Amino acid sequence: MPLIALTGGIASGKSTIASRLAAHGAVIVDADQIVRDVQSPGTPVLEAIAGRFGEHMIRPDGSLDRSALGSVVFGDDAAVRALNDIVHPAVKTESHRRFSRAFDDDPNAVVVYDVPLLAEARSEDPWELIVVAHAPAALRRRRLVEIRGMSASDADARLAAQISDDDRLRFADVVIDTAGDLSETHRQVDELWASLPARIAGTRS
Ligand SMILES: CC(C)(COP(=O)(O)OP(=O)(O)OC[C@H]1O[C@@H](n2cnc3c(N)ncnc32)[C@H](O)[C@@H]1O)[C@@H](O)C(=O)NCCC(=O)NCCS
Ligand SMILES: Nc1ncnc2c1ncn2[C@@H]1O[C@H](COP(=O)(O)OP(=O)(O)OP(=O)(O)O)[C@@H](O)[C@H]1O
Repeated sequence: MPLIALTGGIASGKSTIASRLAAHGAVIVDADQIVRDVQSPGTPVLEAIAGRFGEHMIRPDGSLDRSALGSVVFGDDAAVRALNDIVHPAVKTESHRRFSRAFDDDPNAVVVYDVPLLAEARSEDPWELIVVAHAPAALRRRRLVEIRGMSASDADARLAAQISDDDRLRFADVVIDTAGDLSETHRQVDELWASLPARIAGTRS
């Protein structure tokens, strides 16, 4: 029952890697989805966000205005910390619930937690393997602007809110280099999958 963390900076290719691992049979637990779930209309987390950042963070339909909150917090360290204090405990609890459910369903499951902020928030969890998706920040910035249509200043603010590539890489047991083309990323993921039984045995011996 290996529990593997998959992390990387924004637009580093985490989702691409997660999809490939899922095709091999891994169960993916997606931290961004959990964030959205714990922030859904009517939740205590959403109420706390409105309490701290203002009622205008909630749209008329009761959902979180993500771009409004993003423009307030990204670029303001104290605001990011305040948001983290509200959101991260709920995300941690819910992620553990989803890991347990996956292992209850299949004790031999390979569970992969796709978690952008591993180094910032979850480095202490008992991961058997930490996989880091890595492409230089300048390339990721280009992907945000050219593929996702983000403005350069929004891309810069999101990149700046995350720890540096060097600091993130320090946590890595395995690095997937995502600066090449997609087939090159897939090849590395396939190799990782094939090597998992030996790697997991290694961490347990
Ligand atoms: C502020 C919010 C509403 C902005 O949403 P938006 O859709 O505009 O951006 P998105 O979630 O795609 O994040 C953009 C990039 O910023 C990074 N990021 C998001 N939150 C944080 C944070 N608290 N600290 C540092 N980086 C962050 C993400 O990893 C991503 O790479 C949202 O990011 C949020 O609720 N963040 C707090 C929860 C969190 O920590 N999420 C990260 C995943 S665990
Ligand atoms: N070699 C590569 N490996 C992975 N992604 C690549 C590669 N080359 C180009 N890309 C593109 O870069 C983008 C990476 O996006 P992806 O959603 O996989 O990253 P992410 O780390 O999950 O992003 P986010 O942090 O925003 O959730 C995609 O548009 C993908 O097609």
